[in-house]
Amino acid sequence: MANQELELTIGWLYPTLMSTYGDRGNVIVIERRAQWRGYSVRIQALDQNATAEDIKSVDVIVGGGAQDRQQEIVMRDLQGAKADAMREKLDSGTPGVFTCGSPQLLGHYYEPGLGKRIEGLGILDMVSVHPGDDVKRCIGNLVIEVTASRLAKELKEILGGATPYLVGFENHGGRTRVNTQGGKVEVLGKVIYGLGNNGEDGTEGAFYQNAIATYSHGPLLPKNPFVADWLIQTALRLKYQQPFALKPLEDKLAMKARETMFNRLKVDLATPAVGK
Ligand SMILES: NC(=O)CC[C@H](N)C(=O)O
Repeated sequence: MANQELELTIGWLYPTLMSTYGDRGNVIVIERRAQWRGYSVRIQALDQNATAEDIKSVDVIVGGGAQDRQQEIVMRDLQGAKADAMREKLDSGTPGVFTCGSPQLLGHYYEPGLGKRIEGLGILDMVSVHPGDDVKRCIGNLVIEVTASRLAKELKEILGGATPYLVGFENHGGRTRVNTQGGKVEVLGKVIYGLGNNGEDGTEGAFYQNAIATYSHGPLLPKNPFVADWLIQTALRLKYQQPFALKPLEDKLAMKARETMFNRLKVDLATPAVGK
């Protein structure tokens, strides 16, 4: 089959309510990097007007950050058949990238700084609590090493053997605790610079089936384009039931930007994939 006959549908969770922190860039990067390889791309908004069938129709899901108030509105909408469809998608391995406010909603619950606990979908075995406005928000650049085992291995392959470090920018009040003892979910990685899940245990994000949960805005994918390629490759493999090796793209500028950030933060990395 020619590439144009292969279509990738990106499901974008609540584009208007969950785009406070510029995570729309993740949607654009997946779209462009798939189109540059000749694949057709469709973007499906998964918002108040969407149905459970719309959720089931997507191949890769992007969820951005939001403020506490918006998260509450989203969770009032994401109930019943729509919640079941999300659960089914992530349980069965649909890849996705969920940033900050959206992973908080995929966990068991999120307790905002003010107001009542928001019950989450319980897909990720984790809980998030905002300790209140007297406690400092976690804001700043973030560098992590991906440690989630299968993801780390597959990203490393895409990077030609280099260690998968992710660069991003965090901005959250909520502190997340991931329960890795349950065996369902891994942390995404270990913090090299910044605060990550809670500023205490050195962990960042979560990884479940093919869902990446992270506190990294930036947005994440323009700063770490190889993760977009992993999402595209995984989505196509699942949809068409055959392996996909994506044509490499010229990423010099993006890799140079990473190098600049590593240098600026003075982080000492073993084998950073930079400048290629
Ligand atoms: N950046 C965000 O998505 C913020 C999420 C959440 N409202 C928090 O402060 O923890």
